[in-house]
Amino acid sequence: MWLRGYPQCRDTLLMMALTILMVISCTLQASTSPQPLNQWEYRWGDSPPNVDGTPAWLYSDALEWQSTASPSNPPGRAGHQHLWLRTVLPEGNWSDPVLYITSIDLIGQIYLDDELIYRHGEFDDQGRGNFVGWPWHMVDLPESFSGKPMYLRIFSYYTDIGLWGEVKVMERIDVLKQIIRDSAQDLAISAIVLLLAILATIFTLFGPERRGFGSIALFAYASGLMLIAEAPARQLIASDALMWDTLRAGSYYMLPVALGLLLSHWLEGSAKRWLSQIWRLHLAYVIVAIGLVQIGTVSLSMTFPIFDALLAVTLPTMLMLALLRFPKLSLEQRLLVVSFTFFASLLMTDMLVAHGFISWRPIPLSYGTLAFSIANAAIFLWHYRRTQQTLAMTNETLELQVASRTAELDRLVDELKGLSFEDPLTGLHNRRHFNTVFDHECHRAQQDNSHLSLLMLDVDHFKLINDQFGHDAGDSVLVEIAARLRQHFQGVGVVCRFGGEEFVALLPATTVDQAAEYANALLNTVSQQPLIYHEEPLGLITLSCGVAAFPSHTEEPQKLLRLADEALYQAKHSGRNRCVVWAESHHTQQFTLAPAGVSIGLTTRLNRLPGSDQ
Ligand SMILES: Nc1nc2c(ncn2[C@@H]2O[C@H](COP(=O)(O)OP(=O)(O)OP(=O)(O)O)[C@@H](O)[C@H]2O)c(=O)[nH]1
Repeated sequence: MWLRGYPQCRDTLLMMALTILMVISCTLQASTSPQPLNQWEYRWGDSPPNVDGTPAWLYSDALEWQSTASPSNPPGRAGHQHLWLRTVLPEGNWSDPVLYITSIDLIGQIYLDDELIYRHGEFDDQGRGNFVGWPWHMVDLPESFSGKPMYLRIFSYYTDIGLWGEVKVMERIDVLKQIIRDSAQDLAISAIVLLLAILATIFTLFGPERRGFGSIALFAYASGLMLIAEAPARQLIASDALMWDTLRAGSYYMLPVALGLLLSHWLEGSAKRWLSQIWRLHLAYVIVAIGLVQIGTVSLSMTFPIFDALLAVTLPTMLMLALLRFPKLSLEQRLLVVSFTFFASLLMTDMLVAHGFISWRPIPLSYGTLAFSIANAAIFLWHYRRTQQTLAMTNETLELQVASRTAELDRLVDELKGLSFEDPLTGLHNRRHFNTVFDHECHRAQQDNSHLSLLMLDVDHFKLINDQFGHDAGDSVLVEIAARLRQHFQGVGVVCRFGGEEFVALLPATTVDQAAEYANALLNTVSQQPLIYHEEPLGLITLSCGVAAFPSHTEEPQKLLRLADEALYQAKHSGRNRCVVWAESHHTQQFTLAPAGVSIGLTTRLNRLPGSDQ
């Protein structure tokens, strides 16, 4: 039951976390108690100048002045780009009083009595001027300002006109404190977010999930720079408000690009396609808007309402696309959507405040960017860790597979090696192996000056066995003879099948007499044990053997093969079934006694033998 309810429980927890985040951020952002100027009169249009150049409306008690509680966007604008505001400054015991204004839309002049005490932007002869940014304002107030009327002349082609945010008389030191307090949070958060951006950049450059980390980096850079560019303390760093607002616009406009990229990375199907279109649209807007501002075609201020109108459509669309897929998402994707919902709702509220749909209040956008950046970084690190673990496991499996394949290959190589040195019929070593061993033993005998004997054995009249009993019977004889040879010379020397019905036995540390003894014993055994093939006796099988030894017969052990062969020839020639030890006389006899064909055949065979000097 508990498990069945688990997904709902998880969703509830996520929603609770979202709510707590919002409550905490709103509490932390609570503004200081203001001393606002909230009794205003306004009048649309611009004042004509007096003869002395001062605006005529400074002294006007005309009925056109109407009351309002807020100096922002008074009713009845009807296309007006000029507005006059007036109020009476409050009484109080001030030590260093200033007038603090959050923002002026767009340019303005402030008069106290008939004296111009502050200007923001430049008015031309028609009372118009260019946008110069949205800084906060701290207007020095002269002594004995209390109770005096204050006038504001405003020009704005922007959607808003008048004073925006807070307008209050306060001590200069309190303004500075408020600036620092309001900025500290944004600057601290932007520092964290920019740090995340740097980390995400490193992952983008060097790790997998490049696109995901790249999108986080983009979002974090954009939101971090935006927070710095809109922190009130920016004016303490550099006074060029227009420069700050350009940076703010650029980074603000990049937010939906990064958001779209991030969400499209996680979401699938049509949602992904829509999100891709949205971020591309916003990217195009950033390029066009900032480009036109830079070449002076468009006022930066006018790019904000167009962007906000666009965002008012795309942001809820993105939110809707993400929320519609919510039930199908994995836990990490849900976390992303929840943090996005939190951030998007703050962003939308901020837009509503900026355009006067909701009365002015500070919106903790920085907490939204922080929550979203951290959630994303956590998700990607989590994902990254899992990918690394999977990779490590895959590597381990691959390594195991490679090791097992290598072992298998080694085994096959050994098998092949064995096969290439082994005679498949008898299982004895073959001639290739004999050549190696023979070279080695010759070298050793010469070096140690030790004995080395070579026996060359041949089955007598083997052709007859083949002819009489068949090839298979002949094979079985070879197998049987090989077994007896192996057994007979076990521990004494190496036995190899030299070819056909011929065998060799190489006996290290064996004198010629010992070798002859071994040979005779073998020949006796073989000749006394008749062989049977498929219960049929094969008759008497005998061997002939030639023996040669180092150093008894030659000082060059490599010649042993030739000498043993000559002795074997003698054994065959003198009646077979015997062992002949080489003697000098055999060499001459061989060529005297042998018929030409045999001699030529022997010579031809010996040409292939190691140690042959022919
Ligand atoms: N069954 C069988 N026969 C083989 C094999 N290798 C060689 N032979 C036969 O061995 C016979 C050798 O014949 P020869 O060289 O005339 O020698 P031989 O009949 O033993 O006569 P001598 O050596 O003079 O006693 C040939 O008929 C070959 O075909 C083998 O692996 N199996």
